[in-house]
Amino acid sequence: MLPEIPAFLGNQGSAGLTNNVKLDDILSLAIRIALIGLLAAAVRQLCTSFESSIYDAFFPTAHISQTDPAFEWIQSYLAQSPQAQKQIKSFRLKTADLRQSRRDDSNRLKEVQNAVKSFLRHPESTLSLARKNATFVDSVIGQISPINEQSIFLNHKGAYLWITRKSKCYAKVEFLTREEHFEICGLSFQPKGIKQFLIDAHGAFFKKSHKELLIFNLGPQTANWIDPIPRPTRPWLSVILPDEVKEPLLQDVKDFLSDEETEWYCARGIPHRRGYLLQGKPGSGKTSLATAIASQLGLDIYIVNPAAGGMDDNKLNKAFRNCPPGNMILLEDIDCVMPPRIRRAQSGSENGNDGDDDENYGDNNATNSGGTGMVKSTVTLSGLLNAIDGVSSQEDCILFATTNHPERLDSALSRPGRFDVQLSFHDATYEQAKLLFKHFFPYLGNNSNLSKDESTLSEKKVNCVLPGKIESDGQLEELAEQFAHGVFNPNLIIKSCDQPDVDLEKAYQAEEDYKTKIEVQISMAALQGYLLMHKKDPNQAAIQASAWSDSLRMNKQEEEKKNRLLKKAARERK
Ligand SMILES: Nc1ncnc2c1ncn2[C@@H]1O[C@H](COP(=O)(O)OP(=O)(O)OP(=O)(O)O)[C@@H](O)[C@H]1O
Repeated sequence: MLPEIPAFLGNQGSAGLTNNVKLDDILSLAIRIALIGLLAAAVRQLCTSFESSIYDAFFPTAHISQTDPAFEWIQSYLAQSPQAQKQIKSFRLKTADLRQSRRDDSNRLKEVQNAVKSFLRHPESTLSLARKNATFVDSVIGQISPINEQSIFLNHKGAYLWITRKSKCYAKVEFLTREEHFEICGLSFQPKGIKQFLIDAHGAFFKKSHKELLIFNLGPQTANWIDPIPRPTRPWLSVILPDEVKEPLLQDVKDFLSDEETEWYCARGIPHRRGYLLQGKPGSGKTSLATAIASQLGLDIYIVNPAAGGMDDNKLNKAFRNCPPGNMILLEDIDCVMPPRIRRAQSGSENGNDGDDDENYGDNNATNSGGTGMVKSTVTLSGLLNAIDGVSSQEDCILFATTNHPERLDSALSRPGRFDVQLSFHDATYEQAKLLFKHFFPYLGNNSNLSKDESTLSEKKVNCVLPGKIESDGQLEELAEQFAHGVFNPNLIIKSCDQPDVDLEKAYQAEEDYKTKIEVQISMAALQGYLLMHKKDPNQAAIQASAWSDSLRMNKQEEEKKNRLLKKAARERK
């Protein structure tokens, strides 16, 4: 016998059945809808990928992000390309070289204007100095590049390319970021044309004549190497230092960068790095020597300023890592990265707090962020050491660092493998003063010491400022002696064309004394400044040297006296 259906179910039995039927219908309908949806999505996906593979097959495309160095090459290529410039109606202007655009030297501007015009007409020719990446807009010098979403059509060596600058927004942590990129689309089955375009854009960006030196700086946000600034090379002979300092240094750099040396390091598994530390008085030629070495060996200079606003350990590391091999990294004023504890201890500060955390001194330290709205540098000593010789840091580059305060440097920097070569620079010597004078006023009858380029340069210089003033080697020697004596011994007057005879015996004795014991401290930069004031008149430069040196000495004495009084007053107040 079947059990009885409970009463409370009895009435609902048929209704429950109907509900179940309805539920089944709904379920099957939902499944069918879902299946149709999936099918539609799959078909759509198939169509999209079919479309994109057809598109890719006929129009290969490259995307170059703003954060990649290639973005700069393309921008600069478009600024130089007459084809592109014709198509750009609305544009972005980047005045890359404001220094030039502020010049109100109309002749020079005309020269630049003609050079750019002729370059646009004959792109195969090299552009004159410093205008390589520029487009000329009347008296403003800068780069003209397309705005967003504008397509530029180029026929590059037979390949048809569309280059479009685009931008997209995306969320990054708590704020929205806009990132730009170039889209380069070609009309062909292979991306060969696009690759060739990129190779040529790269070549044009780094192209320089043998008289140019390219100086790269870091982009503040991305820490990419941007905006190479072409500068005239620094002639080797224009840096006046003892030959026993200059020549071995040049040879050392040359040897280090040679293929044999690179292979030697590689074969032994030793990182191929070499650091040079140039230390000493301001204006003594540290930067000039580094520039002259780069000029002599055709290296580009990559300038790193660890104290710049926005700089941190990661960016510093990236900058070092991304420096192309075979070039020079120049770290100016390396002492500003030293922790405050060391700096205070070295400068004898009485309030030094030895409890400072050396790793977190960036906030107290960085100086260059004012006004830029960027956060201060947070580069630490360990970050710097890591960038110099960490596992991932650069190889095959030479590192030059300069400092006016070697005493502030941490001893970790002198560890072998970091700065293997250290050179000290001093104030000008008697011999250097003479040589600088001769460099300023060369006697052109005998320029056997000058290389061809340098002699042409000196010839031009002299012809425009000094027509026929120096008449013989003897006269030059005499004036140079008089100048050096004037600088280092204002009371001694030797025989010169404009001076009456003096007691020569006394003069020669004093000369010997002064060659060995020079008390005046004058930098080469100061001597250069003085000679520039008399660049048209070597006689006056020689004659007035002693008065000038005297006034320098008196000013210095005054200053020292003032400082002593101030210190005394401060002590008395305490
Ligand atoms: N030994 C030198 N020979 C020729 N010129 C020099 C020499 N030293 C300095 N000068 C001139 O003085 C100026 C400053 O030189 P430079 O910048 O090389 O000095 P520095 O030692 O790097 O100074 P700082 O430490 O202040 O950066 C330059 O214009 C340079 O031409």
